[in-house]
Amino acid sequence: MSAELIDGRLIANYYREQLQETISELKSHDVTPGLAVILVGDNHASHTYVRMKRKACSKLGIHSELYQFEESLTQEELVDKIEELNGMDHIHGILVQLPLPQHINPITIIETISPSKDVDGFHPVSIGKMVTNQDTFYSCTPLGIIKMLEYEKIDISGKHVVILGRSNIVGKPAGQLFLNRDATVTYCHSKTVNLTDYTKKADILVSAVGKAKFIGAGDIKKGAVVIDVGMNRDEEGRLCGDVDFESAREAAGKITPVPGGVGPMTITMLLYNTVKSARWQLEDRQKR
Ligand SMILES: Nc1nc2c(c(=O)[nH]1)N[C@@H](CN(C=O)c1ccc(C(=O)N[C@@H](CCC(=O)O)C(=O)O)cc1)CN2
Ligand SMILES: [Mg+2]
Repeated sequence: MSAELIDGRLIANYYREQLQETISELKSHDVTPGLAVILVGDNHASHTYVRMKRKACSKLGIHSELYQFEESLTQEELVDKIEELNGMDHIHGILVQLPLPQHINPITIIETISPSKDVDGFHPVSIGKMVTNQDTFYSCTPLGIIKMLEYEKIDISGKHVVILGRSNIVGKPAGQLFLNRDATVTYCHSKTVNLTDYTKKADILVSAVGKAKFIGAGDIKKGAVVIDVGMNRDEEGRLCGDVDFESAREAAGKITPVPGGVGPMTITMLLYNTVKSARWQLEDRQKR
């Protein structure tokens, strides 16, 4: 058996084309969705991701502004900048690229962003709304995974979803979005004993542990859907996921590759949230 590929680039393009229509509609009301991107320090990968995000914005006609700072930026200076952006009507989304330098507390920074501009879906208000199943901004990677499965017409209700990893930006919100869609969710992490006992019971396995080629055919139930969120480097320095693709595809029914799987969906959902924010702002104005 060889798993069917879930092509993240193709699916991302499908959703980007849909967004194009909403953007045109917004522009007919003189609203151009606007995203402020904040980048602190010189993390090489962060620079790459920010470049990718801004390029994707520009292709769809979303306005983006880059605020780039030296590593030495103080937390107070960053808070001041975010407060200024909170007050700008043409900015619908504020994104602070993570990770931040050690001397800046990411929780303080995230809590400074207005919940109405929290297009990363990291603010406690957004998280609280997600947990209570209200419409809000959902974190981009988890939402991207759900949208991928919807595109592939993979049922979630009643399925056993096993999440590997409990980060605030991927593992925890991903489990919650699956639970909101009536999945039975198991979280596994670095302290889980007998991990394979759990992974082998997954109908849908989501790996976000950050360990190159950690999951192989022996960890996967025959025919399972395998979603690889990992962004790692192998021995030769090549980009690879948490899943040993060549091995896993012998057991899985459907599988996402790295690169070209979840990554492009993450960026698309950032665009989606920015457009959603602009639409909400317009609807608010029309109500007044
Ligand atoms: N503020 C945020 N910070 C971070 C987030 C986030 O969602 N918001 N997620 C990650 C990084 N990330 C986006 O920021 C991200 C990582 C990777 C990709 C991607 O498309 N990867 C490509 C391969 C890219 C390459 O060649 O290097 C792929 O998978 O095909 C998109 C977004 C941490 N920080
Ligand atoms: Mg820090």
